[in-house]
Amino acid sequence: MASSDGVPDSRAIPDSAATHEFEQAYLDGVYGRLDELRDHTRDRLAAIRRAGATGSHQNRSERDAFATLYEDRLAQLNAVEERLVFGRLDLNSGERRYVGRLGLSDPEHVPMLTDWRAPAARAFYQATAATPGDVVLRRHLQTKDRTVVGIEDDVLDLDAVGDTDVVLSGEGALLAALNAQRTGRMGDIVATIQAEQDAVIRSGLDGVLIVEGGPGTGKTAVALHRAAFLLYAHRERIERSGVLLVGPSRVFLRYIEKVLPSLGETGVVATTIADLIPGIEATGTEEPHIAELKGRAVWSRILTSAIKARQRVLPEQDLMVGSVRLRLLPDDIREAQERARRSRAPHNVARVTFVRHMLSALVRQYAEKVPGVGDDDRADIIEDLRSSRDVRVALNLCWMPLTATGLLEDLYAKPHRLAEVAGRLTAAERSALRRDRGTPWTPSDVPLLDELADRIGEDDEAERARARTEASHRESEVAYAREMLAQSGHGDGMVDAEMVADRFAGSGPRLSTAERAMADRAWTYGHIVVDEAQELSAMAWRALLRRNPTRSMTVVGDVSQTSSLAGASSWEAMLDRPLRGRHRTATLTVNYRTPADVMSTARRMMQAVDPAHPPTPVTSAREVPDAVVVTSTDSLVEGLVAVVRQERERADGGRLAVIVPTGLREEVAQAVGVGGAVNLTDQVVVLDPGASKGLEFDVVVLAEPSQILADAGRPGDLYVAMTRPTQRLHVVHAEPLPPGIEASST
Ligand SMILES: Nc1ncnc2c1ncn2[C@@H]1O[C@H](COP(=O)(O)OP(=O)(O)OP(=O)(O)O)[C@@H](O)[C@H]1O
Repeated sequence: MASSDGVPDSRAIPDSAATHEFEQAYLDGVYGRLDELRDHTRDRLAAIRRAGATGSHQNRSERDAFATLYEDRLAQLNAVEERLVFGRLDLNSGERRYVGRLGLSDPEHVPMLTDWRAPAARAFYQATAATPGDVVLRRHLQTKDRTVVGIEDDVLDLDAVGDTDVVLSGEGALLAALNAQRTGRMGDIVATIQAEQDAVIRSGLDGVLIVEGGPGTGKTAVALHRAAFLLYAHRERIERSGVLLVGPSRVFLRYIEKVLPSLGETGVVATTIADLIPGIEATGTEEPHIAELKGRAVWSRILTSAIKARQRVLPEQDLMVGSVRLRLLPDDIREAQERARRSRAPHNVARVTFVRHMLSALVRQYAEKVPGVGDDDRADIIEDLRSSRDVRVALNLCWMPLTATGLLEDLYAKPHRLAEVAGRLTAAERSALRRDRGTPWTPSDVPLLDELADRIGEDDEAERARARTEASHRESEVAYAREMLAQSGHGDGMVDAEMVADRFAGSGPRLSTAERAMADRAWTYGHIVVDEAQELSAMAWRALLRRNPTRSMTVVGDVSQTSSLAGASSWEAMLDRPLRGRHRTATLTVNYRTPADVMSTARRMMQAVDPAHPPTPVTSAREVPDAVVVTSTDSLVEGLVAVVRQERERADGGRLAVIVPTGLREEVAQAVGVGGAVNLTDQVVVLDPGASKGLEFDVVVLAEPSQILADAGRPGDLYVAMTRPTQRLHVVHAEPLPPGIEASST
């Protein structure tokens, strides 16, 4: 029978020395094989390096290609050192399968270890006592530095297990992982993925999958493992286009940066919305209500109108071309604009069509006016037209060449320009947007700039021609690489022709897919993973959807945690329109992070503050005694300093976050003696609520919750801050507490 949280019931039997010995011997064998493969890879690398920079250019680039590949392979083999093997499955058929961080076979190709992502490993995560499939025993192996330190079994079919020296226990590996002290860096969960999480991780590549779940239900962990799984299971489909991971802040991206490499994947591009456009630094800040304003979907129309406003029909007028007087005719302009628009190309690209048609019309006039001009003179006349100042000015005024940054700066700086195109905003809203040219961009400007860049486009004919040549060149490189792999015996599955071709270079090392994608604003990805997706504005969604025409996305979040005013209050409201209802939803229900008392206090607060929007339901996996402490103080900062000192001692090296109302961050950081920059591996960090999103700590000291509530337009910030600890939440307050928190005071 499965328990309510989906963890299968199991029966512990005493550990035995023989079992340990057996598993240790197996582990030694697998590590032995890992060492062999590393040696083998190192030898090949050394041989290539010994060959040095001699030989033809082609020989050298081949060697470079292989050297990089062996370096990558070595890095991958080194990354799996810790907890290489973590599971074993015994099947009805008598087959025994070990599950680990990568697949390994012995020199005779007999499988030794099954990659956790392979279909054959699925039962390790999915089998339950109620639906065991053909599994009779699932064994969790806990290891440290190549030594077995714990064994626990889930016996899924008690009748089928003989009277052996099996060690049985319950959720030990999971609880050990959850109770362990935090390090300031997220770790992988391959060894203890739970069934409902596994179903999400292995869900198909196509379509948009929304994964919702309350705090600590493993949404981030699942999203990252899913990225690794998809790259493994659909490598041929998504490797060339890459995977984009979008997170809420740079601090958060640093918090999770080790997870994918530890799963053997280094090619995922991670970014925030603010960093989406290469070359744009969105360092500015602004009031939340202005960010909300800029996030509205209506900007799509406003920006279209702003571009269209730069496509004008001038009144009839004279144009001097040398000594020849021509007439600029509104009908000609209208027709040329019509043709340019019909091309459906972005503004700057369509401008080429507009100019061509205008020049043709002017050439016709010229020929009519100047006797004796024939077809042969056309090129010369065009040259004259192009060098006429009158013509240049008129054509620019009719179809202005634009840049995204120039146009948006102009809209913000010139109220009449904005008023012309943004009738959908009120006068008060428009004046709130007013700011001078040269003011730093803010994160909410980035989706607007992106939309503009997309609609304005570049006159990139030359660039596209270059790309076409490169693509055909690359095809021949791939074909050559394939042949070379076949002949050299390097085709052992570690590398493929595309990878080798990536490393071939006419000049210097080629960029990886991730590097190329990162540098290219218009790159489209094979899959996009969005974490804390509830924070994204309608305009930010548009920027992401443009990058993913195939609509293959994993969207994880919790609408109860929304803090941005531009974010989602429901997935339907946010995504039904852009996705036209085409998405599927999965729900995670167990909170692995937050102790039960902390979770219920946070939920009470949410229910009391915003009864109309009850928080997403969750069940906590753990009870921790004295998990909520409330300290009242007369002086907030002094009170905080004393509590931090006390909690620091108690935490015994664990990680502690002091989460404070935004306006107090600097003062508190100084008072508790931590620096300005946030370094998550420090024992103590001071954060504002927004920055704590997605993170977790052993202990959270939460300052003045009523202020946090008052600062934000939504209770999501306070809810997020309260649900960050794995061990204890210590609330310190001078003002009255928000409803729901008081009740839990000790
Ligand atoms: N199956 C699991 N095994 C071990 N640890 C797990 C498992 N699932 C989740 N965790 C741990 O629980 C914690 C919370 O996970 P995670 O941060 O992914 O949750 P979340 O749903 O994204 O949280 P939030 O929405 O509150 O930011 C992490 O430390 C994660 O490693």
